Amino acid sequence: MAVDLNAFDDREMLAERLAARIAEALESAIAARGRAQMAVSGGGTPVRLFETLSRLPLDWAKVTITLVDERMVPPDHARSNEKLVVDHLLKNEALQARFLPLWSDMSEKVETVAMHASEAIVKLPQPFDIVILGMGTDGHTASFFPDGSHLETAIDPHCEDAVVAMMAPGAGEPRLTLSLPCLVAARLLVLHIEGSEKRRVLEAALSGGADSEMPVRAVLRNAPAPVSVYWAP
Ligand SMILES: O=C1O[C@H](COP(=O)(O)O)[C@@H](O)[C@H](O)[C@H]1O
Repeated sequence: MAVDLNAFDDREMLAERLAARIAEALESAIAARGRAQMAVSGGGTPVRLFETLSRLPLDWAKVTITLVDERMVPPDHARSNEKLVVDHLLKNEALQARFLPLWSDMSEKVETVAMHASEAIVKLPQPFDIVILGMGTDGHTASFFPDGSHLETAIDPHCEDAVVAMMAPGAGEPRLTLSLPCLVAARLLVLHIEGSEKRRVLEAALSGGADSEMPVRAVLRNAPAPVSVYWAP
């Protein structure tokens, strides 16, 4: 397990540099294939990055954005990752981007919603041009949670479903998560983390151990190239 560590003095600088790298990757994808696909994380960390990225001039109408994971809550709920993207990324220059949600109100059963989301995700050109992951202090990434109900399936490198349902003690609501093969196939795979505690968690993950204990290891182990880590204190 190796990573390509990009460390910054502060979070503002990180947001500027990572947004510029993402913009460059989106532009290359559009130039090469006419469009670009990006999957982003939720939680609190991406807010500054999204705000910065939303102001960059790009051909956003050719960009499709989806989520690496979602909580089973409607899009107006404070914990919705979709709401985070709508409030902080799909505005300014990026207003024209297309957004593909994972959550839908077609069922209250998370497994049924996951199956529906999977069908939509596989219709996108694969692999994703860009995947931006976050990480929790329990070593989860996307919604690969320790003790997750379908963790083994979601982190199986041969998982055939693009989206998997997940319930876990530390997750709050039931979750929807992109599966490992979808994430690690990305042309640009970034792990965006902030703060000294998350840096220690990353070091612990890199020092070896079971994927089930710190599921971020499944990504670090199975990515075909060292994952680009963006970190600031
Ligand atoms: O629940 C989640 O947590 C992780 C980390 O979130 P943060 O608030 O510590 O930045 C996030 O990457 C994931 O997308 C989200 O659903």
